[in-house]
Amino acid sequence: MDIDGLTNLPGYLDADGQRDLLATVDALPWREDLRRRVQHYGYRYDYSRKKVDADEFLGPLPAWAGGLAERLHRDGHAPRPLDQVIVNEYQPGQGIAAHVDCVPCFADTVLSVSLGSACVMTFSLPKAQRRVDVLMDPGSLLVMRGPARYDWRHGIAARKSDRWQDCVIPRGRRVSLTFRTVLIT
Ligand SMILES: O=C(O)CCC(=O)C(=O)O
Ligand SMILES: [Fe+2]
Repeated sequence: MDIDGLTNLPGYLDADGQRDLLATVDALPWREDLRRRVQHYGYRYDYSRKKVDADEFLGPLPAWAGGLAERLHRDGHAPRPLDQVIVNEYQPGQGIAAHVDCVPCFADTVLSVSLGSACVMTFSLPKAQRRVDVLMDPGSLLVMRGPARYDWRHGIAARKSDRWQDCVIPRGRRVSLTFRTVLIT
């Protein structure tokens, strides 16, 4: 990977693990106030204030999220214990604008586990006019740390298919589980 601090690990979850997690999150309530549906665990993230504080504590991670958070930490993918999870749902045609995850809110390492459909995430480094596409396969783990987390922006284009190595990959519904460590100031 030619982005310092970015690791893409296909096959982090096996097919049974993917199916079980998707069924679990699908049985839980979604927040509907953004353009895409989300679920927050551990701490609520305030998108308009770009803030997380102690008042937003929702309780410890539920077992399904806590188990995966522990595995990510134990496997060495996250240097600190992970205590916040955002579940994102993308229907075909939905995306997420290019952004850097809130710097004062979250520690260095941000991780995303993909379920459902494959999708291309675009990393961009505006000051160097660089763009790099990364294919996120279902079951994969993407780890962003250091420059990949702080210098590069990441986003998902709002479109119904992706071009990847001269192929067109139609998008289905994708659900991502994103893990972070909250920095309470
Ligand atoms: O869907 C993803 O994999 C990433 C989502 C994301 O960038 C975020 O929640 O900050
Ligand atoms: Fe992000």
